[in-house]
Amino acid sequence: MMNKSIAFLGGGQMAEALIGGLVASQAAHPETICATDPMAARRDLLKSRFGIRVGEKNGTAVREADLIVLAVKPQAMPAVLSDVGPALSGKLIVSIAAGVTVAWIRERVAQPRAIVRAMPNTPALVREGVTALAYQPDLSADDVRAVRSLFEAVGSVVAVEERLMDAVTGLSGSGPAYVFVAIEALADGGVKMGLPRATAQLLAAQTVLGAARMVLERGEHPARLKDQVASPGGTTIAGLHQLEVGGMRGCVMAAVEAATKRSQELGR
Ligand SMILES: NC(=O)C1=CN([C@@H]2O[C@H](COP(=O)(O)OP(=O)(O)OC[C@H]3O[C@@H](n4cnc5c(N)ncnc54)[C@H](OP(=O)(O)O)[C@@H]3O)[C@@H](O)[C@H]2O)C=CC1
Ligand SMILES: O=C(O)[C@@H]1CCC=N1
Repeated sequence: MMNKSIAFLGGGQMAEALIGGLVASQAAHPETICATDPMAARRDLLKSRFGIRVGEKNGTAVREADLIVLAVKPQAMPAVLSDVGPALSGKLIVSIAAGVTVAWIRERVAQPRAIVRAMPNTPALVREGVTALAYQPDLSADDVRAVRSLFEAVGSVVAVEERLMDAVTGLSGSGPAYVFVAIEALADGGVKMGLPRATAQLLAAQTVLGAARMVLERGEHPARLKDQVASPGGTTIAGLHQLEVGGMRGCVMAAVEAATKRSQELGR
């Protein structure tokens, strides 16, 4: 159980995924979590779904919490920090905003205890997220523990240098959306070939989940696992040929590159 109270400034999609995963994991008691949002509908949803405390005023939420998660869009960060910058003095700050650097935040906050940049992803909601953390070497052991336990409660955690955070954003931050498109496309293919939609969607999603678990649990190169599926002269190699004709690998690599560049732009 986490021993810090947490305030999420911004109660949108990513805050909801993190809060949902945290509450489901029982790593934090709902009463130790607070979220702010300008929209009453968002506040009501978060309160009724997860039993957390909600509010409209960032300043009040910051004063009552030890660990502050900046979970607004990058474009809203200047307004939020000019509002609560002084109140953040002495607090442990975690920013999940794409592109926004620690140096940029530090310029706008009076004497924070520490600023950690994090890039989680929405599968945190089902505790299958992955979060990259960039923190300074002088972060205290207690604060490292607090930040890691927040994100470990909702999935895996990797530490990276801050200069790599935009690439992380382009891959795993945005990545669930690419995979959702892939699942939808697999299901569409099944429907085109006559499968009922629900059956096609189950087959598609479980296939992605199973393949991902094989990569993670067996630690084998994906190319080797792919070769094991493709029988000589069989069905799979016929399908793989079509993916190569369509430029799937180049397309996926270009998606990660485009999203990384967009993250870099958001930080300027
Ligand atoms: N979605 C994702 O998969 C991921 C998102 N992120 C990052 O998380 C952050 C939030 O993204 P996401 O959840 O998708 O965005 P959302 O727009 O869903 O959530 C942001 C929320 O913050 C609210 N908000 C705006 N201004 C303020 C304010 N001054 N004080 C408090 N709340 C405010 C918004 O309200 P309103 O809409 O009324 O303006 C909105 O509900 C971004 O910085 C993004 O880069 C990181 C990893 C993954
Ligand atoms: O699309 C975005 O900008 C955010 C950051 C990573 C995922 N969603």
